[in-house]
Amino acid sequence: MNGFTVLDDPTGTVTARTTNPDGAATPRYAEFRLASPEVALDAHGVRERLDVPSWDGPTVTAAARELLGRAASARWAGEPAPILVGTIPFDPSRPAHLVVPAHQSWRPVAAASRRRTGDVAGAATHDLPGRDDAVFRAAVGRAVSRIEAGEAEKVVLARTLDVSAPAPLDRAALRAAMREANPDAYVFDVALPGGQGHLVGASPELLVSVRDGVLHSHPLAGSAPRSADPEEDRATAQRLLASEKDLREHAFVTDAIREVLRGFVEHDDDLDVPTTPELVATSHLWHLGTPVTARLRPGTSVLDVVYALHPTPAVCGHPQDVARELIGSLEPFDRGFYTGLVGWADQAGNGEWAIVLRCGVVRGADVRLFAGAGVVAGSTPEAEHAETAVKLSTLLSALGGVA
Ligand SMILES: C=C(O[C@@H]1C=C(C(=O)O)C=C[C@H]1O)C(=O)O
Repeated sequence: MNGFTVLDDPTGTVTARTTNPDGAATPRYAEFRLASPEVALDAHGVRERLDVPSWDGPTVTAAARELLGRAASARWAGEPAPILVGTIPFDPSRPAHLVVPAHQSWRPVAAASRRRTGDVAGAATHDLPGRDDAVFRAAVGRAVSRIEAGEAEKVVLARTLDVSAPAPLDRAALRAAMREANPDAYVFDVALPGGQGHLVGASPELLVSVRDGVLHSHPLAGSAPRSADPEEDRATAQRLLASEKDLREHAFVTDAIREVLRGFVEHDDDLDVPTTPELVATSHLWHLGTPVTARLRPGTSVLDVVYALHPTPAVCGHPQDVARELIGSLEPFDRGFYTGLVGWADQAGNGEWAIVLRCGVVRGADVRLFAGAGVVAGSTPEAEHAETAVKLSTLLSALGGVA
């Protein structure tokens, strides 16, 4: 972290710089970049904006279909089929920021950067970031008590870190640094409505992609820090794969996804949710991940599935209503778009939506970073604090390279 200042105790007093309840009604421009491991989408300008009286799945999906249909019939010969791009907040009942952009372009992600994630960037980061977050530790402690009292089984709690660079950040360099460290990530850089800055990050988690009726999802839950020592790194990974606590934490997510997706397939064998997770590596962490596939019932759009699944227990908890209430009362900030979604959808029902993780909101030289961790019976404030520190390091390392 060359020259970065960690700003003092941002908890408690600072709220929601990432969400402006009426901001979504007035975007004057759009700037949207999302690069999956294979393809990069750049979009800008606003041709149409999605606005609905109520942000529920059926209303949003119907409005999107109508909007894309209108945009498609108004397009000039030779123009690409219109798409909808944007971000959906953690709380899906709040306004999403979804537009049909004036311009869009796709390009393949360079093969050179398509190597699999292998490099470990986590080694030097275990003592980072500097700030000890006592509010977060206390929140984890309270969540564990509520779980032990039988009120909930899992709740994902998050914290923020505010840092300031000596000069405004070069976001193009930041995107390149994030891509370099995490070739398997969904790298995003999206202008937020109301001039609230840019949501920037490198997410390892695919909520859902749909192509020609075939759905993929890659939920992650259960984490351990990587190590620069290859032997220790492998041992950590094997411990994670055998950890009863992490497997339990993971199963809440796959159970919820299986339950929701059952409603979108014709036959049970159109849905495949493996019963044991695999190891997934990022630059800084090992995760437990499950590759889910489904053949959707004809006529299902990616947005139907997005609004039915989100937020999964990977970022919220179980049961969902109790977890949401606990998050609301224990987190001293507004998540806004963090743990929300970033993605695109087209008229044919295709699209791809990643979960907004390992990210921050950049405003000039200032960045508010976010990271969270799943709390279940057996969690400790110390371990969850350490896990969120490593998660924060994903973006901090990239920032350190460009500031
Ligand atoms: C909440 C975050 O990550 C989520 C929580 C995880 C966990 O608790 O093990 C793992 C991956 C993500 O689903 C985050 O990165 O901020």
